[in-house]
Amino acid sequence: MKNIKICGLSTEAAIDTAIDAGATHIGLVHFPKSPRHVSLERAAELRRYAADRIKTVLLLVNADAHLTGLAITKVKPDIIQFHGSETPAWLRAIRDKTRLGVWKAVGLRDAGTLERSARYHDAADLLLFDAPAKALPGGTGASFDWSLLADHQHKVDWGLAGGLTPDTVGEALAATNASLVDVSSGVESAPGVKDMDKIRAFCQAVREFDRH
Ligand SMILES: O=C(O)c1ccccc1NCC(=O)[C@H](O)[C@H](O)COP(=O)(O)O
Repeated sequence: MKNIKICGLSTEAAIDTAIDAGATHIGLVHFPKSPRHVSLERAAELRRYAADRIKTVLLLVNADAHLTGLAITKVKPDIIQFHGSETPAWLRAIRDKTRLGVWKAVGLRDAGTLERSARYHDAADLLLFDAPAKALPGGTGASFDWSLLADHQHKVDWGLAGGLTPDTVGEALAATNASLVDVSSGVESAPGVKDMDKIRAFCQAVREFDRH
């Protein structure tokens, strides 16, 4: 079964919907420039609310050591997703210190970017291939050329993000065979406002793919 991460949640209702629909991960974004930003206090509340019903992924972008430590201590996520230009050494240090799952987002521009992502192989538990950064590093609703991933020999777990919607996720899975799909703006009615019907439709489309 494919894993499904619904990212950028900010309400208890959206968490319940994601869980009921069969998502495996929720993402909480702590990045003030994002329309999906939640404070660390709110992220901690949401994480407690989700508890062990689903895996909670906390997203940070180029946070310094103080903020990263504070975020981990307050929110206590299952996984931390780095979505900026964090180095492999930084990821290794976090993993060694915290024993949390560590994910690294990689904006996939071309085959060269994919080759260079190999530097994270012994530093991240999962690479999340996303569209290249625009005004924001993630959550842009933009997709990229999935054929880049099609025949790649992956050496680490990986997931697919970037402009996925309930209508396109089946095609994306068929093209890439990703083991995890991640969505944010494709299940929203406006930036930062999750649409419960779209969350259900996205999860249903993935489960339909699983069945065939
Ligand atoms: O979602 C955001 O606003 C965001 C802001 C800054 C860094 C990362 C962010 N999101 C990361 C995610 O994992 C998104 O789900 C991923 O980029 C896909 O987004 P979308 O194309 O909107 O589905």
